[in-house]
Amino acid sequence: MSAKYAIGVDYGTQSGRAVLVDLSNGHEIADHVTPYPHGVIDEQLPVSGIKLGHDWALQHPDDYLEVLRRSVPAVLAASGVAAEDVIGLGIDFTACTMLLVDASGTPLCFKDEWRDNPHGWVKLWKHHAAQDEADRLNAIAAERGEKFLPRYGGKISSEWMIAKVWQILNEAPEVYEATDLFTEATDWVISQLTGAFVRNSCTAGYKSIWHKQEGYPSRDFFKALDPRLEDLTSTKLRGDIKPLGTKAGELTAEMATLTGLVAGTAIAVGNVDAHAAVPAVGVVDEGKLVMAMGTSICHMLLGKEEVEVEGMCGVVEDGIIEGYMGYEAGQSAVGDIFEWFVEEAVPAYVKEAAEKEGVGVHQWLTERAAQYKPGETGLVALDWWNGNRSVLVDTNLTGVVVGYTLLTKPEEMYRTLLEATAFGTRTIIDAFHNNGVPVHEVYACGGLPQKNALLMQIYADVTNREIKVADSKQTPAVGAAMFGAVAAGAAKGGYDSVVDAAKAMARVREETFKPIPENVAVYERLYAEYRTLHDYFGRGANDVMKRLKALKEEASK
Ligand SMILES: Nc1ncnc2c1ncn2[C@@H]1O[C@H](COP(=O)(O)OP(=O)(O)O)[C@@H](O)[C@H]1O
Ligand SMILES: O=C(CO)[C@H](O)[C@H](O)COP(=O)(O)O
Repeated sequence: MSAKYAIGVDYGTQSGRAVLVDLSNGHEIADHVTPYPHGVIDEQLPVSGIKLGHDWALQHPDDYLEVLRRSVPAVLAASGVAAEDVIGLGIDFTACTMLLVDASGTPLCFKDEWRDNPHGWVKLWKHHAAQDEADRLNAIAAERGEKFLPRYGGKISSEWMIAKVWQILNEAPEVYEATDLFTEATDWVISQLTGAFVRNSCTAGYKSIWHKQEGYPSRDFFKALDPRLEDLTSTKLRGDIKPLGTKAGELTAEMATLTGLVAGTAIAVGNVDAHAAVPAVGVVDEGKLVMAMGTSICHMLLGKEEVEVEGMCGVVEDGIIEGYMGYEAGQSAVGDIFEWFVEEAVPAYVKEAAEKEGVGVHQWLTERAAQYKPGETGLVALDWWNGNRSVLVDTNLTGVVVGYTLLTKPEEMYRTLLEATAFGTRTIIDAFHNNGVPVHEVYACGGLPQKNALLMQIYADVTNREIKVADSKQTPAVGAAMFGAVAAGAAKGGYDSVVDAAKAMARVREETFKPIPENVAVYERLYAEYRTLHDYFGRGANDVMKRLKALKEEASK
């Protein structure tokens, strides 16, 4: 049999990337990035210019097809691999990134009738405007003693499907009515590739409160939320739910023409970005925490038992790897905070100096921030620029920096933000480790470990743990390709399970980031300060962040 390949497509927050992978060893033969033409839509709708409210974040479904149109042919061409030898394709996506379709599978925002209604568009994972609905959902679920709540760390997030659906029903009942299916974007893209709609068990489990044995919450629960939602799961959330590692279908002739692949190529069921990354770093058993580090961080961990951990995003049976409980927690902004700083808060002299030196602003700041010792900035920050996903699960929390003086430099502020995100990760690792889901090893993948070595050293020092880094430019995409290979199966040159695929294809770098004892000691003290601020602002002692947010909303009416 000639060498066989698979393609993985990773749909991130700002761009989609395809990678063509050799199935014998996991080598990335070619990769290509397509920035989303419409990016993240968080201020106004395209064309009409209709203004969006606070905490809105939308996307354009055609951007996802653009990734297939551009990046898939590009990796085929760059690799020189024959389309016949690409035996499978898998995708991974941000989630819950929610798309509404009519009975023909057409996104509502593609239609003239709904184009000017913000609720007709894709709600990106970081759309946080359904917080009122999430709060009500959590209160009702707690009151009714719903069994599912502890599986989601005690709170369902406003980032997820049910809160987003309910927001649409409340604010645009006509859009709710016109929707035939609420889908995860990952499932919609798969339906475009195969011509048939199936849901995947991963997003259903983590983002739509679906359980392998129990299914969705009861009709009574949905009725208690809102009588109009009573039938939601059998109507607008209907659809077969297939486990990760199964085949969704085969590439249609039309999509074969568009992508350059062969009609009939095996297509895996959709997956989530962070979840796909886990086997791609070779993690297929317990005790190994994987951080998918980019715009946000997702922390992924496998366990044998179902344990309750405060503020985790969820525990789902087979949610990452078959046979294990998959645990997820996360930070809603990490790279996004650094980007905010670079875009919105850096003085002109820094931008000019970076340009003069021919380096990016991130690099300029990092080189200077690296010259400081832990503690030397005199600053500490809370990493809540986009709310707190774990362990507080509160999107209404905001950022804090303590310790500014007239002498504070931009690179000190940048370093403080890097450290703040490391403290957020430490809080999550400790929550798992101290509550029955032990963490023995830490792995990192995603864009950030490749972009910023100082950041990785700070994470090793703050967590006092050695960090292994994926030897891959596009780890989630490699994971998606593994699932594509499993969809094709061993008989066609792929694999029969993702564990087999990981054994042959996963790679981590030899060099690791090791904690430096003197840094660890200082960070222990700084982390204590972080925890004091964390609990003071985050656990109700002082709700100033929420009062400010309410004032801001009032003032901008
Ligand atoms: N040198 C750098 N140091 C730290 N963060 C960086 C650097 N360069 C870019 N970033 C951040 O990386 C993030 C993008 O991460 P990436 O993993 O590529 O994308 P995604 O989250 O879409 O998968 C952006 O938020 C950006 O601010
Ligand atoms: O919640 C998620 C996964 O469960 C999102 O997909 C994630 O936080 C966004 O990912 P990225 O930072 O890679 O764009």
